[in-house]
This record gives sequence, structure tokens and C-alpha cells, in this order.
Amino acid sequence: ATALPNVLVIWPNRPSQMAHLEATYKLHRLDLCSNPEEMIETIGDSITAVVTTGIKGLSSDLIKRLPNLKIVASSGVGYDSIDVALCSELGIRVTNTPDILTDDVADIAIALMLAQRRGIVLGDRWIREGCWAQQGPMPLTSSIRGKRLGVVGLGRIGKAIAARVEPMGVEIAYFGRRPQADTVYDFKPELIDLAHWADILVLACPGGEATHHLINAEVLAALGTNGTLINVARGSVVDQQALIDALTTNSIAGAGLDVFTTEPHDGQAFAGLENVVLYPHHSSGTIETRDAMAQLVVDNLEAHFAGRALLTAIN
Ligand SMILES: O=C(O)C(=O)[C@@H](O)[C@H](O)[C@H](O)CO
Repeated sequence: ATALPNVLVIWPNRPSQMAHLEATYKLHRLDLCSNPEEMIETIGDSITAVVTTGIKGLSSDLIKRLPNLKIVASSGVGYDSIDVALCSELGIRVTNTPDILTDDVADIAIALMLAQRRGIVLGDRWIREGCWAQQGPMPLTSSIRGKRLGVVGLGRIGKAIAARVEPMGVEIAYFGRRPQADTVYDFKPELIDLAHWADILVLACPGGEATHHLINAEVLAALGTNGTLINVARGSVVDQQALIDALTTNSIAGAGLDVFTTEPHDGQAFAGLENVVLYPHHSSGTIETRDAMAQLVVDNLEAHFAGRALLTAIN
């Protein structure tokens, strides 16, 4: 019998897909082993495929220690944590899981926007802590209707967010690398102009060098004291200390965050702030979507080993 391909698992897939992978390949679980160094030393040469996620990624160092690697199948749409340039150089294919998580991520962007601007978390606490009985109604919040939403990165997720707020009577404009032909929304070539114009600035752009600290103190100042920042992109897109300063000094009204600079610890940095709603990088975290993402990882691996075209290749 031909030997099963050796697959390195950096982070496991969903249970039923893992069962399929275990039955189909020789899995090496880096996530379960006590001495990763030793494991890579021992089996690195035999590895032809890697299973990982958009969060765990695959470092350049590790890629260099897998000389026979041919494919990296990642669960996630973002791939800023994978050195795709090095993979392309070495002829290693990389796949991600676009589209299937778009709706869930867009839903969380809307949920964070509503939670922050309509005081959902405060309202919940207002009742639990007896404030309603003791102090009466909670403070008034601000309507979404008639506000302006600035989208940074009008890709699949950015468009899904815009489509959700349009029926809420919100005006939409966007910033990105270039204006897009297939949209009616106004393109703002300068991010600072979009921040000035917007009441709500939502980040839906990729992570990585090109967008590192795109949102800095200047952009936050332009967003202003009535402005809200929503981040469902990557923590790296925001200068986090500048954001903490802006929230602490109320130079912006608030924020809704699903992603942080260093996860999972950085969320704590916001714990003492009332004007921010926090979510633990879980916008695609539904059973339906994670199962679909896991299945696409399985399908891409299967296509690779069968010599068929990959379903969702990045390179
Ligand atoms: O898709 C992305 O880019 C994400 O950030 C998330 O969906 C993670 O990949 C997912 O959380 C990994 O399990």
C-alpha cells in the first residue's frame, strides 16, 4: 500500500473534518505535542501539506524547515499570518476560505456597531446591577438612521456590511487601494477625508504591512468626538495605543472590536473602558461557518493530492 501523505496540523479543524483527515493522511499534531522543535526536527522532511488557520498562520522559519512542503490549507479568509511570498517563491500553494464566512463577519460588524452606539452592553448591565430600579431610564443613545458609514476596504466583507446598513438609512462611502467600478458608493481617495466625513468607520481590509497602523491618532482625531470605530479586520490595522488614548480621553465616542494587536491578551487592555464593546476574534465563530471553512480545507487538500485544480488558492 502506498504510504499516506504526511500532513502537519498547526491548529485542528472541526471534529468531523479532523476525522476525515485522520482517515486519509498521516497527521502530525504540532498543536498537541510537548516539544514542537523536536517534532519538526524528526518529521520536517516528510511533510508535504500543512493545515492551519488565519490566526495561527505559518511562519517563514517553519516553512524553511519543511523542504518538501507543497500545500498550506488555511481555515480563514485572512492570510497575513502566512508568508505567502516565500511560499510562492518555493512553489508552495496556499489556500484560504473566502466567501463562506462573509455573512457572519458582516453580522458581527453590525452587532458591534449597534451594541456600541445604542448602549446594548450598558443597558444589559443597567438592569442586572439594579440601576433601572434605582436610577430610572439609562442615558439616551444615538440613532443609526441618518448617520454616515465609512468603509475601509470595500471587499466581500466590506460590501456585505454596506448592504446591511443601507436599509437602515445610513449614507455610505469608502476608502481602499482604488475606486471600484461595480459600486454606487462614493470613493474617498484620502482616508483622513473619509474619517472626517464618517460617524462610523468600519475596518474590513486585509492585515499585513500595507495596512499596518492605517488607523492612527490623526485618523482617530478626524473621526472625532461623535465617531465610532468598528474593527473586524485585524488588530494590526489600528495603532492600539492611539485608540486606547482616544477612548480614554473621549476624543472618539466609542469602538467595537473583534480583533486586537496581540491576541488573546490585548483585549484586557480595554477592560476598564466603558465606551468600547469587545468580542474575542470570533466573528466567523459559528458552527455553520466553521464547519464550512473546515470542509473547504479538506476539499482543497483532496484536490491537491488528486492533482485537480485547487478550489480557493491564494497563489
Ligand atoms: O478568517 C479570518 O481571517 C479570521 O480571522 C477568522 O475567521 C479566523 O481565521 C478563524 O478565527 C480561525 O479559526
